[in-house]
Amino acid sequence: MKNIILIGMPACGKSTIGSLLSNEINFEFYDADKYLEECENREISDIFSEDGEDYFRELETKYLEELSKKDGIIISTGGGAVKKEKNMEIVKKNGIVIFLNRKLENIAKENHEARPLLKNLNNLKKLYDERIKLYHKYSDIVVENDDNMEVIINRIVMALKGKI
Ligand SMILES: Nc1ncnc2c1ncn2[C@@H]1O[C@H](COP(=O)(O)OP(=O)(O)OP(=O)(O)O)[C@@H](O)[C@H]1O
Ligand SMILES: O=C(O)C1=C[C@@H](O)[C@@H](O)[C@H](O)C1
Ligand SMILES: [Mg+2]
Repeated sequence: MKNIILIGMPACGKSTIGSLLSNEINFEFYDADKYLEECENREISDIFSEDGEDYFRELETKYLEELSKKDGIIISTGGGAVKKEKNMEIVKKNGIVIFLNRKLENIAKENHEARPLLKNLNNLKKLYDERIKLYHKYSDIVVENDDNMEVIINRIVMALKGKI
């Protein structure tokens, strides 16, 4: 069984959709950000402020590698996982990558208190411009997240038919 990897901007819906998809197709769900926080027993925002982004990125790669040893799971990645080619090589070895594309105006409406890189909302557009090419480059499937959750899960299930 292959893994299903969700990539996309912060607040594009990876964790929410990953969890709902897990109920639908009976694949175990791992949120890579939560997994990292549990393994390190620290919050990502503390890791960023105390040790910096580079150190966080090292941990992110370490735990993506660990999770990718499993199979038949859904992984929602951190929004910046596409920044390192190595992360994508790791997850793509036994995974199908789905880019959840959500409009910036909808992303901007969410509460971003727990997202260190979005403390300043001006950063959102900048992050999007930096990353949009990467999300497309590494995705096997693009799913527009522009409807209610039931519709989105159905879109994903249809897109995955015959691929896992
Ligand atoms: N199609 C949608 N309709 C309504 N709300 C949505 C939709 N997609 C996402 N959301 C909401 O957006 C918020 C952010 O979603 P979520 O936390 O799943 O994003 P994420 O991609 O995991 O973010 P992060 O990269 O920060 O972990 C949640 O409150 C979620 O319910
Ligand atoms: O967009 C990003 O670079 C990040 C997104 C979050 O999911 C976390 O992985 C972390 O806050 C970094
Ligand atoms: Mg999330």
